[in-house]
This record gives sequence, structure tokens and C-alpha cells, in this order.
Amino acid sequence: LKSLESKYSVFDGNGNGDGSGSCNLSHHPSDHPNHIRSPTTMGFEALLLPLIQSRLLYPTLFLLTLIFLLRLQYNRLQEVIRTTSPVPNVSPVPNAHPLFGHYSLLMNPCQHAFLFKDHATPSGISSMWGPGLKRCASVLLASHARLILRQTSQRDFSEWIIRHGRKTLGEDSLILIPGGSRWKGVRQVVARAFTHDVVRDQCRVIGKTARELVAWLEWSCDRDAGGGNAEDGEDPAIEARDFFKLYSFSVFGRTAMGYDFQSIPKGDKTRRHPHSSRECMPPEAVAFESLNFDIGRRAMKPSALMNPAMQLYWIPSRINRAYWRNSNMVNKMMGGIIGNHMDSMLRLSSHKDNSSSEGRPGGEDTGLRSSLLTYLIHSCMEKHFSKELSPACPFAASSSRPTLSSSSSYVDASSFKPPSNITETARRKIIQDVSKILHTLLLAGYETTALSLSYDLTLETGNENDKNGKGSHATILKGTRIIMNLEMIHRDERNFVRATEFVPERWVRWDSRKGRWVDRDYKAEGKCSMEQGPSSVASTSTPPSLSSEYTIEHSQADCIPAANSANFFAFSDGARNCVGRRLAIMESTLLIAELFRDLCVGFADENFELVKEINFVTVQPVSLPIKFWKR
Ligand code: HEM
Repeated sequence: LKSLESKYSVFDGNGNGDGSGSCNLSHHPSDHPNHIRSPTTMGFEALLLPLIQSRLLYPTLFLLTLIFLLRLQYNRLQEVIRTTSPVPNVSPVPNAHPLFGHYSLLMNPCQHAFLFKDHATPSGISSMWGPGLKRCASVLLASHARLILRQTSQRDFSEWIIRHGRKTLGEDSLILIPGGSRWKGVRQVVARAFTHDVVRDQCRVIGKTARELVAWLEWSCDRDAGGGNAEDGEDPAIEARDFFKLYSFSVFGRTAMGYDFQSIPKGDKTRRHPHSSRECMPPEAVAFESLNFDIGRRAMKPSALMNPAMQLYWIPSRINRAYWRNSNMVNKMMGGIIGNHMDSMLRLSSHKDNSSSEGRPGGEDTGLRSSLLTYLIHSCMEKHFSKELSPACPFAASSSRPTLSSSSSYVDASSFKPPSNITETARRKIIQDVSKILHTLLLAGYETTALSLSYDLTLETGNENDKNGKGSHATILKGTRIIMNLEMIHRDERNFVRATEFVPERWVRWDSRKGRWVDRDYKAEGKCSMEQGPSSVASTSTPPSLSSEYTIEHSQADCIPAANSANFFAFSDGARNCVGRRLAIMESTLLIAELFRDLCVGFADENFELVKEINFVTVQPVSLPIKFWKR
């Protein structure tokens, strides 16, 4: 190269031979009688010259070597994809990207049928690659899903979700802790607030909220029917997503925080049409929603992963400023509510000996209305003041605590008594802890994630259509990420008969002796139909006429077998199942009962097509315009 440099310096355009000028092509070295070279050599030399002259040669060589090594690695990954499968003996879903695997397909709910169904084995196992060629698998058979969910408590989130989730939800967010003793401790504390008795106490408040919502709808139906709609030029279509969120925020506020957001309009004069339900959301709820949306946006959008302004919160970008504004608003609201609640708990606690009415630290009045918060505050205070707790686990359950499943009397039974006076620092820390738990709980209403296997697992495929025949096995290796699409499991004929149809009678039958609908017993009916043939189900399940539209002829109970509730995973299963399922079931049951007593619902647009999107951890409809009318 030195000789090349000196040679070219002779033909320097400036003629001074110092290599400072550009190459003058009229003095090309090939003109020299002693230098007859091929055009390739000439091109190569012409390319090298500016590099040599500008001292860029070594950085360029380094870059080229790097590109070469990356290319080698890329080829190696392609070879891995070609020759191996994430689940041995199960052909992987095609078209995996060597770096991102099937990530882009996984992020698109419209592609899930392709991933989880079209390319699954006859026994419903699909084999995929995650980013960085992490082994991924998915199952469709309920028996497989049950086995996996009941044997693992390890949740597997991407590093990005953990990072951004923790920023908003805190270090001890139940959802984000992968597993182990730390998760167990937090789970115990939170689960105490959702026992059967505690949730039953909330029934009255939830029912009241549902009635207010239905009264609002009925008012709007009357108004629309009376021509109010035409006058105002309003569109009576209601966005289901916003409307039902308003309900869950109101319920959560009243049950978990003892706080009324006043978001369901009451009184004819001030009422707005329910299609404006988004505008009726309190600003704190909108801020909370934005924070949750923000986690997904920062952690899952490929463009955001490369954008420093989306990854570093201190950069004063528009999105970061909005984040801090929303975060402050939510923290201020929660801090105020928790602080007030804690102060009244402490006041009551200091008078405890004089009062016989206090079954719970919050006292009779507040305890019933917001016992969830009372329980959480009590647990967090215990964490702060109990010397027995392990410092490694902020919520570690002490041996003196009553067992988890012991019912709502935990607070009464707990040996911990809150002090009458606490320092401002301790008070602030407790408020912060409870606030983060509440934030997680509010978010978790929409939660669904992936599990990671910490052992080897063999799934019996047992299907004669499987490649290896009946009785064959698929082995899912340790560390494989299991992604379960619960909606697809529920809509699979192998798990439920007529799985895609709405047939509630698969769950209930009319009991004429009791005069009401009762849950069907899958095991008993299965046994009965085996002994007496399929017609035995029919005689016990004749429903009464519920309304002019619903008659005995419409009943499906006679022609559908009882469904197996163990195949129903809407709230997951095993140790990592939904901690708030009792509250969620009560919330939805009461609303459905109130709603459909006098109202009917339908799509606002007959040609409506459902489009879904992944938002942090759930799949939601992008839009779902509906209409209500009176029966
Ligand atoms: C219809 C409403 C709901 C559905 C369908 C639902 C569903 C689920 C599912 C499937 C999981 C497991 C996710 C996984 O394995 O990765 C889960 C976890 C969880 N849910 Fe729910 N949930 C609902 C409502 C609620 C409510 C109202 C709360 C609390 C107020 C709640 C709190 C939680 C928590 C804290 C977890 C995490 C538990 C843990 O990691 O140990 N959920 N939920």
C-alpha cells in the first residue's frame, strides 16, 4: 500500500507528489509504458486512493471485516432455522427471519391463525422462533394448555417490556415479576384482597354502578327515539371499548379505592349521550390509560426500540413530557386517596380498644366499601413495621401470618397492629407501594402474556393424524417460550362442541324443581350420557320462556353437551392465574344482568368487520361501534 501511495503521488493532480490533491485521470498510471494493468486493478486502485489519502483505510477495513463477520453469523442463523426446529420433530412455521424469528407475525393478531392453527400439528402444537432465535411453541388442546399452566409459574416478558413496565408500574409489579419467592410474596399480599368474602362485600357497589350505566343507556334510547338525536346531529353509535372501560374504571374506583370518579353522568339536564363516553372519562383515568399505552408503544414498536427519545425518559421530547405529566397526575390522585384512607385507618386503629365495631382496620363504614384498599395498606404497613420480614423480599410472608386461603378475616387475624403514629418517610413509602400495586391491578384487567418453561415437558399428542402416529409425543425443551392464544383454544372444536357459536346452554340448564337456571355438571352429565345415551341430557334441561324472543324452541341445552369448565382459560390456570377473577366475574355478571333485562344490543354498522390490535399485553378491537335499543 505504501508503494501504491507513493506511485500515485507521482501522478498527483497538483503535480507536487505530496498526495494532497485529487487524482488527475489524464495522468492515469496505465498511461505509463511500464504499467499495463487490467481495468479491475485500475478500478480497485482508484477506489483505494481516496481512502489512503483521507486516512480512512483502517476504519473502512474494520467496517468491512465487521460486515463480513455479521454476514457469516447471519448465514449461520439461517442454517439453524433451516436445520432445526424449536420443538423437536415438529416442523416450524415457515419464513422465520434470522434475527427476529416470527416476531412480526406474533405482533399482528390477524396472523395468529396462520401461526397457531394453519401450521400446527394435527394435535395443535406449533413451533416458532422468537427474536434472537428463542424457542417458542404454542398449543391448542385444552389438556396441553392445562398441563403447562398448572406446572409452571414462570412468566416470560421481553427485556423491553420489563424495563418500561417497571418504570411505570414499579419494581414489585405482580405482572412483571418473572416468578420465584419474590412473586409468591407479592401474590400473597394481593390475593388477600380478592378472597370470596371480600369480593362479595363489593356486590352492592358494583350493582349500583351497573344500574347507573344502564339508566344512562335507557335515557339515551328514549332520547334517540324521541328525535333528540336528529336535532343535535349526534351519531347514536357507541364505542364499546370506551363505554365499558368507563364502567370498569368506575367499579375499580369505588371498590378498590373507595373513590367515586363521578364519570357516569346522572340527572337529565347534565347528561351527555353515551357515545361521548371517552370524553366522560376523568382526566386521571385518561392519564392512566395513556401510561399503559405508552409501555406497549415504547417496548414493542420496532421503530421505538431504535429511538433514543422513546427509550430515555429524561430527553425532553413531546412523548416524554406527556409521560411525566400523566405519571404525576396518576401518582397525585392515588397518593391522595391512599393517604386519606391510611390516615383514617390509623385514627381508627388508635381508638381500637374502645370500639367493638371494628372487625377491620378501616372500620365498619369504609372497610366494607373499600376493603381491598384497606387490605393492601394493612399488608404494606406490616411490611414496613414488622421486624420479621426478610429485607430481600419487601412483601415476604412472615410465618406468623394466617394462611392465604383463610378468607377475609386475614386483617382481623393478623398479629400486626399498625402504630398510631408513623413518620412522614414511612407514610410516603407505604403510599408509594400501595399506589404501584393499585396501578398494576388496574392494568391487569386487560392482561395476557407468555410463560416460560423451566423443565422439559413431554406432551402426548395421541392423534392418529400426527406424523408419528397415535400415542406419539412432542417434547418441548426447557426454556421454550410458550405463547397461548386463549381465544383460539376456546374456539377450537377439540375443546368445545360448536366452539364458535354463542350457546350459553353449554354451561347452564333450567332446573324446574328449583325454578331457576343452574350450572351444568360436566362430569355427572358425561357419566349419565355414557350410561343412558345422549338423549338423557334433554329431559333435564327444558328452559322456560325468558321473553317473547326466547322460547323453549330456541333453547340449545337439549342438543349440546355440557362444557368442561376446566377447558375455560379466560382467567388462565395454575399458580399464575388471574388474581382478580372473582371481582371480574362479579363485575361482568352484574352488568350483563342489568343491561339485558330491558335492552338489546347490536352492531351500529351491519357491514362491520372486526380489526384487532395488540396493546401492551392484550388483544383489543381497534373499534367496536354498537347500538342499544329498548326491548
Ligand atoms: C374479564 C376480566 C379479566 C380477565 C379476562 C383476566 C385475565 C387474566 C389472565 C388470563 C391472567 C394471566 C396472564 C398470564 O398468565 O400471563 C391474569 C392475570 C392477572 N390478573 Fe386478570 N383478568 C381480568 C380481570 C382482572 C381484574 C379486575 C384484576 C384486578 C383488579 C386482575 C388482576 C390480575 C393480576 C394481578 C394478574 C397477575 C397475576 C400474577 O401474575 O400472579 N385481573 N388475568
